[in-house]
Amino acid sequence: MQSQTSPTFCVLLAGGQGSRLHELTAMDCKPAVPFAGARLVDFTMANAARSGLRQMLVALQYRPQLLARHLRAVWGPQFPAGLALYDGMSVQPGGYRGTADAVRAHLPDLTASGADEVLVLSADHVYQMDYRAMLHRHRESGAKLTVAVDEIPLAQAGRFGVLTADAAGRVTAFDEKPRHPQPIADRPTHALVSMGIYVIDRLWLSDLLRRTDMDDFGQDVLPEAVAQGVVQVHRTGADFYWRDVGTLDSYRLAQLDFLATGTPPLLVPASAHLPGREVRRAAGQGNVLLPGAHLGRRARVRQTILAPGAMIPDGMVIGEDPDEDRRWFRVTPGGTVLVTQSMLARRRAEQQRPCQLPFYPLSTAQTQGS
Ligand SMILES: Nc1ncnc2c1ncn2[C@@H]1O[C@H](COP(=O)(O)OP(=O)(O)O[C@H]2O[C@H](CO)[C@@H](O)[C@H](O)[C@H]2O)[C@@H](O)[C@H]1O
Repeated sequence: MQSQTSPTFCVLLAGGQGSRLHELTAMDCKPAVPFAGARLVDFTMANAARSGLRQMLVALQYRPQLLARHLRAVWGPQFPAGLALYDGMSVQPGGYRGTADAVRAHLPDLTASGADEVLVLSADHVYQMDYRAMLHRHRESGAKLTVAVDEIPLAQAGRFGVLTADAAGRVTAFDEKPRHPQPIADRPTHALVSMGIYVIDRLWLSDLLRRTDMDDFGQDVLPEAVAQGVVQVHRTGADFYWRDVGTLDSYRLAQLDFLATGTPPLLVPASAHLPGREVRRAAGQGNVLLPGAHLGRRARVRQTILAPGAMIPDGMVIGEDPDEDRRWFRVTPGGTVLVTQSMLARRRAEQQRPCQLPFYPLSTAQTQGS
Protein backbone atom coordinates (compact mmCIF):
# COMPACT_ATOMS: atom_id res chain seq x y z
CA MET A 1 0.00 0.00 0.00
CA GLN A 2 2.71 2.49 -0.95
CA SER A 3 1.43 6.03 -1.23
CA GLN A 4 2.48 8.24 -4.10
CA THR A 5 3.17 11.15 -1.76
CA SER A 6 4.60 9.35 1.26
CA PRO A 7 6.31 5.98 1.56
CA THR A 8 4.36 5.32 4.72
CA PHE A 9 2.02 2.47 5.55
CA CYS A 10 -0.72 3.76 7.84
CA VAL A 11 -2.67 1.54 10.25
CA LEU A 12 -5.59 2.93 12.20
CA LEU A 13 -6.39 0.92 15.33
CA ALA A 14 -10.14 1.16 15.80
CA GLY A 15 -11.09 -2.15 17.38
CA GLY A 16 -11.21 -1.37 21.09
CA GLN A 17 -14.35 -1.23 23.17
CA GLY A 18 -13.56 1.83 25.30
CA SER A 19 -15.33 0.27 28.28
CA ARG A 20 -14.79 3.32 30.52
CA LEU A 21 -17.46 5.13 28.54
CA HIS A 22 -19.93 2.55 29.90
CA GLU A 23 -23.40 2.68 28.29
CA LEU A 24 -22.17 5.05 25.55
CA THR A 25 -20.27 2.15 24.01
CA ALA A 26 -22.92 -0.49 24.68
CA MET A 27 -24.15 -0.37 21.10
CA ASP A 28 -21.17 0.99 19.15
CA CYS A 29 -17.41 1.05 19.61
CA LYS A 30 -15.66 4.09 21.09
CA PRO A 31 -14.33 5.51 17.79
CA ALA A 32 -17.97 5.75 16.58
CA VAL A 33 -19.19 7.65 19.66
CA PRO A 34 -20.59 11.10 18.73
CA PHE A 35 -18.41 14.07 19.56
CA ALA A 36 -19.09 17.75 18.80
CA GLY A 37 -21.35 16.99 15.87
CA ALA A 38 -18.94 14.42 14.43
CA ARG A 39 -17.71 11.00 15.63
CA LEU A 40 -14.49 10.51 17.60
CA VAL A 41 -12.77 8.76 14.70
CA ASP A 42 -13.33 11.78 12.46
CA PHE A 43 -10.64 13.81 14.20
CA THR A 44 -7.95 11.27 13.37
CA MET A 45 -9.29 10.76 9.85
CA ALA A 46 -9.24 14.53 9.25
CA ASN A 47 -5.64 14.68 10.52
CA ALA A 48 -4.64 11.86 8.20
CA ALA A 49 -6.32 13.42 5.17
CA ARG A 50 -4.79 16.84 5.91
CA SER A 51 -1.37 15.20 6.35
CA GLY A 52 -1.58 13.99 2.76
CA LEU A 53 -2.01 10.30 3.55
CA ARG A 54 -3.83 8.71 0.64
CA GLN A 55 -4.38 5.23 1.95
CA MET A 56 -5.02 3.57 5.24
CA LEU A 57 -5.64 0.13 6.72
CA VAL A 58 -8.26 0.18 9.48
CA ALA A 59 -8.35 -2.59 12.09
CA LEU A 60 -11.90 -2.95 13.45
CA GLN A 61 -13.18 -5.47 15.93
CA TYR A 62 -15.60 -4.53 18.73
CA ARG A 63 -19.05 -3.69 17.25
CA PRO A 64 -17.62 -2.62 13.90
CA GLN A 65 -20.78 -2.23 11.75
CA LEU A 66 -21.72 1.41 12.28
CA LEU A 67 -18.07 2.53 12.26
CA ALA A 68 -17.37 0.68 9.02
CA ARG A 69 -20.43 2.21 7.34
CA HIS A 70 -19.46 5.69 8.54
CA LEU A 71 -15.82 5.36 7.41
CA ARG A 72 -16.82 4.10 3.97
CA ALA A 73 -19.43 6.78 3.39
CA VAL A 74 -17.66 9.83 4.83
CA TRP A 75 -13.96 9.05 4.42
CA GLY A 76 -13.71 6.57 1.55
CA PRO A 77 -13.56 9.32 -1.09
CA GLN A 78 -10.80 11.16 0.80
CA PHE A 79 -8.41 8.22 0.54
CA PRO A 80 -8.21 7.68 -3.22
CA ALA A 81 -5.49 5.05 -2.98
CA GLY A 82 -7.56 2.90 -0.63
CA LEU A 83 -9.30 2.75 2.72
CA ALA A 84 -9.10 -0.95 3.57
CA LEU A 85 -11.37 -1.98 6.45
CA TYR A 86 -10.80 -5.28 8.24
CA ASP A 87 -12.79 -6.88 11.03
CA GLY A 88 -10.36 -8.79 13.25
CA MET A 89 -12.94 -11.55 13.81
CA SER A 90 -12.93 -12.31 10.08
CA VAL A 91 -9.15 -12.00 9.75
CA GLN A 92 -8.18 -14.68 12.28
CA PRO A 93 -9.87 -16.99 14.80
CA GLY A 94 -10.60 -15.09 18.02
CA GLY A 95 -9.82 -11.76 16.37
CA TYR A 96 -6.85 -9.45 17.02
CA ARG A 97 -5.34 -10.28 20.42
CA GLY A 98 -4.21 -6.69 20.92
CA THR A 99 -2.98 -3.58 19.15
CA ALA A 100 0.37 -5.03 17.99
CA ASP A 101 -1.30 -8.28 17.01
CA ALA A 102 -3.61 -6.25 14.75
CA VAL A 103 -0.52 -5.08 12.85
CA ARG A 104 0.98 -8.60 12.88
CA ALA A 105 -2.17 -9.93 11.19
CA HIS A 106 -1.49 -7.61 8.24
CA LEU A 107 2.27 -8.11 7.91
CA PRO A 108 1.93 -9.46 4.35
CA ASP A 109 0.31 -6.14 3.29
CA LEU A 110 2.96 -4.22 5.16
CA THR A 111 5.77 -6.13 3.46
CA ALA A 112 4.15 -5.83 0.04
CA SER A 113 3.95 -2.05 0.51
CA GLY A 114 7.73 -1.75 0.63
CA ALA A 115 7.20 1.27 2.92
CA ASP A 116 10.10 2.37 5.06
CA GLU A 117 7.93 2.92 8.08
CA VAL A 118 4.48 2.28 9.49
CA LEU A 119 2.42 5.04 11.07
CA VAL A 120 0.18 3.61 13.80
CA LEU A 121 -2.79 5.74 14.83
CA SER A 122 -5.48 5.38 17.50
CA ALA A 123 -9.07 6.12 16.57
CA ASP A 124 -10.43 7.58 19.75
CA HIS A 125 -8.64 10.83 20.58
CA VAL A 126 -9.57 14.42 19.88
CA TYR A 127 -6.61 16.39 18.58
CA GLN A 128 -5.16 18.14 15.59
CA MET A 129 -1.81 17.10 14.22
CA ASP A 130 0.14 17.01 11.00
CA TYR A 131 1.78 13.59 10.92
CA ARG A 132 4.34 14.78 8.35
CA ALA A 133 6.29 16.64 11.05
CA MET A 134 6.44 13.44 13.10
CA LEU A 135 7.57 11.36 10.12
CA HIS A 136 10.23 13.95 9.38
CA ARG A 137 11.46 13.85 13.00
CA HIS A 138 11.56 10.06 12.88
CA ARG A 139 13.71 9.98 9.75
CA GLU A 140 16.00 12.69 11.03
CA SER A 141 16.67 11.01 14.39
CA GLY A 142 17.34 7.53 13.03
CA ALA A 143 15.18 5.98 15.80
CA LYS A 144 13.40 2.68 15.17
CA LEU A 145 10.28 3.89 16.96
CA THR A 146 9.04 7.45 17.45
CA VAL A 147 6.19 8.07 19.85
CA ALA A 148 4.06 11.23 19.95
CA VAL A 149 3.93 12.64 23.48
CA ASP A 150 2.15 15.31 25.45
CA GLU A 151 2.60 16.76 28.93
CA ILE A 152 -0.43 16.29 31.17
CA PRO A 153 -1.14 16.85 34.88
CA LEU A 154 0.41 14.13 37.03
CA ALA A 155 -2.95 13.18 38.58
CA GLN A 156 -4.28 11.99 35.20
CA ALA A 157 -1.11 10.34 33.94
CA GLY A 158 -1.76 6.89 35.40
CA ARG A 159 -4.21 6.12 32.55
CA PHE A 160 -1.38 6.38 29.99
CA GLY A 161 2.05 5.14 29.06
CA VAL A 162 4.44 7.44 30.97
CA LEU A 163 7.91 8.21 29.60
CA THR A 164 11.19 9.78 30.59
CA ALA A 165 13.35 11.27 27.87
CA ASP A 166 16.79 12.87 27.80
CA ALA A 167 17.53 16.35 26.43
CA ALA A 168 17.87 14.95 22.90
CA GLY A 169 14.43 13.31 23.10
CA ARG A 170 15.74 9.74 23.41
CA VAL A 171 13.41 7.73 25.68
CA THR A 172 15.17 6.39 28.76
CA ALA A 173 12.19 4.82 30.57
CA PHE A 174 8.61 3.76 29.80
CA ASP A 175 5.93 2.57 32.18
CA GLU A 176 2.50 1.52 30.90
CA LYS A 177 -0.29 2.89 33.13
CA PRO A 178 1.86 3.17 36.26
CA ARG A 179 0.35 3.48 39.70
CA HIS A 180 2.85 6.24 40.55
CA PRO A 181 3.67 8.20 37.36
CA GLN A 182 7.12 9.74 37.14
CA PRO A 183 6.97 13.57 36.93
CA ILE A 184 8.95 15.52 34.34
CA ALA A 185 12.26 16.64 35.89
CA ASP A 186 11.80 20.36 35.23
CA ARG A 187 7.97 20.35 35.46
CA PRO A 188 7.10 18.31 38.56
CA THR A 189 3.34 18.89 38.28
CA HIS A 190 3.20 17.11 34.91
CA ALA A 191 4.17 13.80 33.30
CA LEU A 192 5.23 13.02 29.75
CA VAL A 193 2.69 10.58 28.29
CA SER A 194 2.37 8.56 25.12
CA MET A 195 -0.50 9.53 22.83
CA GLY A 196 -0.57 6.00 21.40
CA ILE A 197 0.64 7.32 18.03
CA TYR A 198 3.78 5.71 16.65
CA VAL A 199 6.06 5.81 13.62
CA ILE A 200 7.97 2.54 13.47
CA ASP A 201 10.67 1.24 11.18
CA ARG A 202 8.97 -1.39 9.04
CA LEU A 203 11.74 -3.98 9.04
CA TRP A 204 12.42 -3.60 12.78
CA LEU A 205 8.70 -4.06 13.60
CA SER A 206 8.13 -6.97 11.21
CA ASP A 207 11.11 -8.79 12.66
CA LEU A 208 9.95 -8.21 16.25
CA LEU A 209 6.36 -9.32 15.59
CA ARG A 210 7.49 -12.44 13.71
CA ARG A 211 10.04 -13.44 16.35
CA THR A 212 7.95 -12.85 19.47
CA ASP A 213 4.39 -13.24 20.70
CA MET A 214 4.08 -9.58 21.69
CA ASP A 215 0.45 -8.54 21.23
CA ASP A 216 0.23 -4.99 22.55
CA PHE A 217 2.16 -1.81 21.80
CA GLY A 218 1.89 -0.27 25.26
CA GLN A 219 2.41 -3.49 27.26
CA ASP A 220 5.03 -5.18 25.11
CA VAL A 221 6.49 -3.36 22.10
CA LEU A 222 7.29 -0.01 23.74
CA PRO A 223 9.08 -1.55 26.77
CA GLU A 224 11.12 -3.77 24.42
CA ALA A 225 12.05 -0.85 22.14
CA VAL A 226 13.03 1.31 25.13
CA ALA A 227 15.18 -1.52 26.49
CA GLN A 228 16.92 -1.57 23.08
CA GLY A 229 17.45 2.22 23.32
CA VAL A 230 15.80 2.91 19.94
CA VAL A 231 12.84 5.12 20.93
CA GLN A 232 12.53 8.84 20.28
CA VAL A 233 9.76 11.22 21.38
CA HIS A 234 7.94 13.58 19.08
CA ARG A 235 6.87 16.64 21.03
CA THR A 236 4.06 18.77 19.82
CA GLY A 237 3.77 22.55 20.34
CA ALA A 238 3.29 24.13 23.76
CA ASP A 239 -0.38 25.01 23.16
CA PHE A 240 -1.12 21.64 21.62
CA TYR A 241 -4.68 20.38 22.18
CA TRP A 242 -5.08 16.66 22.72
CA ARG A 243 -7.78 14.90 24.72
CA ASP A 244 -8.03 11.18 25.32
CA VAL A 245 -11.77 11.42 26.22
CA GLY A 246 -11.43 7.95 27.74
CA THR A 247 -13.71 8.57 30.71
CA LEU A 248 -17.20 10.06 30.96
CA ASP A 249 -15.78 13.09 32.83
CA SER A 250 -13.08 13.82 30.25
CA TYR A 251 -15.54 13.15 27.41
CA ARG A 252 -18.06 15.65 28.79
CA LEU A 253 -15.50 18.33 29.60
CA ALA A 254 -13.69 18.05 26.26
CA GLN A 255 -17.00 18.41 24.46
CA LEU A 256 -17.89 21.48 26.49
CA ASP A 257 -14.59 23.03 25.33
CA PHE A 258 -16.05 22.86 21.85
CA LEU A 259 -19.59 23.89 22.62
CA ALA A 260 -19.56 26.43 25.43
CA THR A 261 -16.97 28.87 24.19
CA GLY A 262 -18.12 29.08 20.58
CA THR A 263 -14.48 28.91 19.54
CA PRO A 264 -13.52 25.26 19.21
CA PRO A 265 -9.95 24.60 20.32
CA LEU A 266 -9.29 22.86 17.03
CA LEU A 267 -10.78 22.39 13.61
CA VAL A 268 -13.95 20.36 13.60
CA PRO A 269 -13.87 17.79 10.79
CA ALA A 270 -15.75 18.89 7.69
CA SER A 271 -18.22 16.04 8.24
CA ALA A 272 -19.43 17.55 11.54
CA HIS A 273 -22.90 19.03 12.02
CA LEU A 274 -22.92 22.44 13.66
CA PRO A 275 -24.53 22.34 17.10
CA GLY A 276 -28.10 23.59 17.26
CA ARG A 277 -29.43 26.18 19.73
CA GLU A 278 -30.67 23.59 22.23
CA VAL A 279 -27.25 21.92 22.31
CA ARG A 280 -25.45 25.24 22.88
CA ARG A 281 -27.90 26.32 25.57
CA ALA A 282 -27.53 23.01 27.42
CA ALA A 283 -23.73 23.40 27.34
CA GLY A 284 -24.13 26.50 29.52
CA GLN A 285 -25.24 24.15 32.34
CA GLY A 286 -22.37 21.75 31.67
CA ASN A 287 -24.61 19.36 29.71
CA VAL A 288 -23.80 17.47 26.53
CA LEU A 289 -26.77 16.59 24.31
CA LEU A 290 -25.93 13.83 21.86
CA PRO A 291 -27.87 13.41 18.60
CA GLY A 292 -31.61 12.94 19.11
CA ALA A 293 -31.48 13.84 22.82
CA HIS A 294 -33.91 16.44 24.11
CA LEU A 295 -34.52 18.41 27.31
CA GLY A 296 -38.16 18.84 28.32
CA ARG A 297 -39.59 22.22 29.31
CA ARG A 298 -38.55 23.49 32.75
CA ALA A 299 -36.24 20.50 33.22
CA ARG A 300 -33.33 21.45 35.50
CA VAL A 301 -30.33 19.44 34.36
CA ARG A 302 -26.64 19.98 35.15
CA GLN A 303 -23.34 18.20 34.39
CA THR A 304 -25.14 15.54 32.43
CA ILE A 305 -24.45 13.64 29.23
CA LEU A 306 -27.70 12.80 27.45
CA ALA A 307 -27.02 9.69 25.37
CA PRO A 308 -28.36 9.59 21.79
CA GLY A 309 -32.15 9.62 21.83
CA ALA A 310 -32.52 10.34 25.58
CA MET A 311 -35.70 12.40 26.08
CA ILE A 312 -35.77 14.19 29.44
CA PRO A 313 -39.40 14.73 30.53
CA ASP A 314 -40.73 18.18 31.41
CA GLY A 315 -39.69 19.40 34.83
CA MET A 316 -37.20 16.61 35.61
CA VAL A 317 -34.29 17.56 37.88
CA ILE A 318 -30.87 15.94 37.38
CA GLY A 319 -27.46 16.92 38.75
CA GLU A 320 -28.58 18.42 42.05
CA ASP A 321 -28.92 15.37 44.31
CA PRO A 322 -26.27 12.73 43.56
CA ASP A 323 -27.99 10.09 45.71
CA GLU A 324 -31.26 10.46 43.85
CA ASP A 325 -29.42 10.52 40.49
CA ARG A 326 -27.53 7.37 41.39
CA ARG A 327 -30.83 5.46 41.88
CA TRP A 328 -31.62 5.79 38.18
CA PHE A 329 -28.58 6.98 36.27
CA ARG A 330 -24.81 6.52 36.15
CA VAL A 331 -22.92 9.08 38.25
CA THR A 332 -19.12 9.26 38.01
CA PRO A 333 -16.76 10.12 40.88
CA GLY A 334 -16.09 13.40 39.03
CA GLY A 335 -19.81 14.29 39.19
CA THR A 336 -20.81 13.63 35.58
CA VAL A 337 -24.25 12.03 35.16
CA LEU A 338 -24.92 9.79 32.17
CA VAL A 339 -28.59 9.37 31.18
CA THR A 340 -29.74 6.94 28.51
CA GLN A 341 -33.25 6.41 27.19
CA SER A 342 -33.43 2.95 28.76
CA MET A 343 -32.48 4.35 32.19
CA LEU A 344 -35.32 6.87 31.80
CA ALA A 345 -37.71 4.10 30.78
CA ARG A 346 -36.78 2.04 33.84
CA ARG A 347 -37.31 5.04 36.10
CA ARG A 348 -40.71 5.73 34.54
CA ALA A 349 -41.76 2.09 34.89
CA GLU A 350 -40.73 2.02 38.57
CA GLN A 351 -42.58 5.22 39.34
CA GLN A 352 -45.74 4.15 37.55
CA ARG A 353 -45.99 0.82 39.41
CA PRO A 354 -49.18 0.86 41.49
CA CYS A 355 -48.47 1.85 45.06
CA GLN A 356 -48.45 -1.33 47.17
CA LEU A 357 -49.67 -1.15 50.76
CA PRO A 358 -47.60 -3.10 53.25
CA PHE A 359 -49.07 -6.54 53.91
CA TYR A 360 -49.48 -7.45 57.58
CA PRO A 361 -50.59 -11.09 58.02
CA LEU A 362 -52.98 -11.61 60.86
CA SER A 363 -51.34 -13.48 63.70
CA THR A 364 -52.66 -16.91 64.66
CA ALA A 365 -53.92 -15.43 67.92
CA GLN A 366 -55.95 -12.85 66.07
CA THR A 367 -57.50 -15.36 63.65
CA GLN A 368 -58.32 -17.76 66.39
CA GLY A 369 -59.48 -15.19 68.91
CA SER A 370 -63.07 -14.08 69.61
N1 LIG B 1 -7.67 -5.81 19.75
C1 LIG B 1 -7.70 -4.63 19.08
N2 LIG B 1 -7.78 -4.61 17.74
C2 LIG B 1 -7.80 -3.45 17.05
N3 LIG B 1 -7.77 -2.23 17.63
C3 LIG B 1 -7.69 -2.20 18.98
C4 LIG B 1 -7.66 -3.37 19.77
N4 LIG B 1 -7.60 -3.02 21.09
C5 LIG B 1 -7.59 -1.68 21.10
N5 LIG B 1 -7.64 -1.17 19.84
C6 LIG B 1 -7.62 0.24 19.43
O1 LIG B 1 -6.30 0.69 19.66
C7 LIG B 1 -6.30 2.01 20.18
C8 LIG B 1 -5.57 2.01 21.52
O2 LIG B 1 -6.33 1.24 22.41
P1 LIG B 1 -5.75 0.68 23.78
O3 LIG B 1 -6.84 -0.05 24.46
O4 LIG B 1 -4.47 -0.02 23.56
O5 LIG B 1 -5.47 2.10 24.48
P2 LIG B 1 -5.03 2.44 25.90
O6 LIG B 1 -5.70 3.71 26.22
O7 LIG B 1 -5.22 1.28 26.83
O8 LIG B 1 -3.43 2.71 25.83
C9 LIG B 1 -2.70 3.13 24.68
O9 LIG B 1 -2.99 4.47 24.34
C10 LIG B 1 -2.60 5.46 25.33
C11 LIG B 1 -2.97 6.81 24.76
O10 LIG B 1 -4.35 6.94 24.78
C12 LIG B 1 -1.10 5.35 25.61
O11 LIG B 1 -0.71 6.29 26.61
C13 LIG B 1 -0.77 3.95 26.06
O12 LIG B 1 0.62 3.81 26.29
C14 LIG B 1 -1.21 2.96 24.96
O13 LIG B 1 -0.95 1.62 25.36
C15 LIG B 1 -7.75 2.46 20.26
O14 LIG B 1 -8.06 3.24 19.14
C16 LIG B 1 -8.53 1.15 20.24
O15 LIG B 1 -9.78 1.29 19.60
